Amino acid sequence: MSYESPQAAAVAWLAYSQLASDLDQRTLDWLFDEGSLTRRLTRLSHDHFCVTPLFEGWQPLRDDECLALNLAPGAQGWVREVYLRGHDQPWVFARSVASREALERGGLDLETLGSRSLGELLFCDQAFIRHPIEVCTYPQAWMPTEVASANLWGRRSRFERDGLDLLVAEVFLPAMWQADKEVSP
Ligand SMILES: C=C(O[C@@H]1C=C(C(=O)O)C=C[C@H]1O)C(=O)O
Repeated sequence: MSYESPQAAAVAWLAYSQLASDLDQRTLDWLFDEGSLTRRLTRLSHDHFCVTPLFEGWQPLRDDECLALNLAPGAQGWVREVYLRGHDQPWVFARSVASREALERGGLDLETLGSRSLGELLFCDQAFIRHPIEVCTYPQAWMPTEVASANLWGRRSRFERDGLDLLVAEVFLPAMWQADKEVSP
């Protein structure tokens, strides 16, 4: 993947209560839906859904991620970036991260997940608690070049199980909005 320096962008993650109210209902509905995005996209695509990994590996996490996970700046973590695809088109770019220490302590093996959905794992395990969703217009510099575009809405939230924290961010791509409009104009 070619990106600009990952720290080069600044981002303001906003809770629902901090959001200016001019967002349309469709956007709000997707951004703040606390159910499984994997399942919602599977329905929207009539089962033509898949997860394709773009990058998986250990990396220093971004500053906004370290802040959200309460880690020292520059802490190492597992980074998983995927496309969630409907009808083979990238519908969502997702980036999930967790610190090395948390993964080792929490006994979660993300390295072998591959094209299985992390969402299924998180939503099948009742012990995971989802923390409140925050949203932003996701910095273009943090996206894969082929889908990078200004003003795309993204969201993130923390999933927690016995002190194991995973931060999942999802950016909704134009093809997803298009597909949703076709189903409910
Ligand atoms: C959190 C979920 O999991 C989804 C699946 C992901 C993956 O497999 O890497 C990443 C982010 C999510 O969009 C979900 O389905 O809601």
